[in-house]
Amino acid sequence: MGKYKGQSRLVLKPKSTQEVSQIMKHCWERRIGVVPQGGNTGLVEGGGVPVKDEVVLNLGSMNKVRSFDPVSGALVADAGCVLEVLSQHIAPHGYIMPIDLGAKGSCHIGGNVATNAGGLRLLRYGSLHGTVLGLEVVLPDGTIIDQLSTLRKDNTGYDLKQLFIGAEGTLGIITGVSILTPPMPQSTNNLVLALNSFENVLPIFKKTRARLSEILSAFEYFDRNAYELVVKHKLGKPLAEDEIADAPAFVLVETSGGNKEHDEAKLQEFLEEVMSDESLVKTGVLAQATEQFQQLWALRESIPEAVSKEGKAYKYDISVPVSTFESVVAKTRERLQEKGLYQTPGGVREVVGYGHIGDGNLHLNVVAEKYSDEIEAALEPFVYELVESHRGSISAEHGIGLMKAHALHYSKSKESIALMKKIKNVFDERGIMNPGKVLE
Ligand SMILES: O=C(O)CC[C@@H](O)C(=O)O
Ligand SMILES: [Zn+2]
Repeated sequence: MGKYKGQSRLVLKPKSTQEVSQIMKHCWERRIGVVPQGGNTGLVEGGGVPVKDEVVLNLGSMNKVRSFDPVSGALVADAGCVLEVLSQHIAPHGYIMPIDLGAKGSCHIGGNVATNAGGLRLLRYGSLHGTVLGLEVVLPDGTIIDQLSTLRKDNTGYDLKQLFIGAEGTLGIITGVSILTPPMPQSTNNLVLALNSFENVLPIFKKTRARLSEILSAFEYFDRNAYELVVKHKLGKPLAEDEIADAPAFVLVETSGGNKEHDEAKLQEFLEEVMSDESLVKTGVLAQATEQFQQLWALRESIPEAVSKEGKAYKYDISVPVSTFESVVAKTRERLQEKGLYQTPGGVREVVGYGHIGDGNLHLNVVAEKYSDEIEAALEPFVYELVESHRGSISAEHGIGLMKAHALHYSKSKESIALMKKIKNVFDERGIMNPGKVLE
């Protein structure tokens, strides 16, 4: 996003957990701040940026698969393994990673876990809080906590690993991950529906769940503006213009099942059913081959790239009731209009909404020519208050980082934040782990 410029004189690339431990011990004794980094693809604003000349600890050289059990699907890997490399490693055994996201080609599994990244498969396989079986972690004082269990069941008191999932490197450094991988589906299909109105998203979602429940693997949403940006920046092949006409909203449905013929027939039947109701759907495209499957996904997956090509983005990654998705986008646009900042010189170019509707996660992106205090003041705390009014979350899947630490209270109570600070203190009373992130 180009919002934060880090400063650090030293980047260390340890090759083993022992080396991480020695580095941490050294830094602990001298009270030197440390910022852990994975693949540097994080969307946690400023989460991996050293701001006070901290040492950068990059896990990229710890990239070995430690073990894989082809019966249980339990994978144990160094934190610096690239997500896609892990997928390739387990594919010949008939397994896939339970997490998938646009940055798969460079993000690290350790970073995924540290940020509790959500992504495109969460609807089907659940969050990392469920799929991570164990972790190996180095605490700020250099102590190694080996909890690299591959057990499905383990009720032996506090589940410590959960604290590190999504802690954004503020409690320690994840050096190893044990994760449960699901069997690879035999057949994967997708379709995109162009809807007549946003109000139709919910009935379609309901219908999708009812008709395709056992094979549904993703239900994604994007609005017209997001679609237009992808087409404008030539990142996706446009749908037939005459048919989609002025469709204001789109959904992408993906299925992953065990029987190709059965799944295709189910999807075809579903498409015919929703298309027969003209008040619901303008048009639908069912992917006929792998190339088209990828083209349809590109319409959704390329949105963040299209947004960054369009200008500087204010990104809000929020959880709100699905029924309010469109009104949140519309109210944000109205707010900018009122302030004379919408589509005016130097102002905001577009407000777009997209996201993982199946998980209740909306990505609200406000794209401007450049970052300005005026735009920021119009958006904050406005957006956060809007989220709070729906009892939503100001960070659904990206995290808090540096940028949203001050806004934590919109989603967490005073008492919860106080408890979080106590926990931080138990692990890191010297405050050397990723200082300033998550908690102010
Ligand atoms: O850049 C964003 O706001 C969202 C990125 C990512 O979480 C996505 O769902 O595409
Ligand atoms: Zn997302």
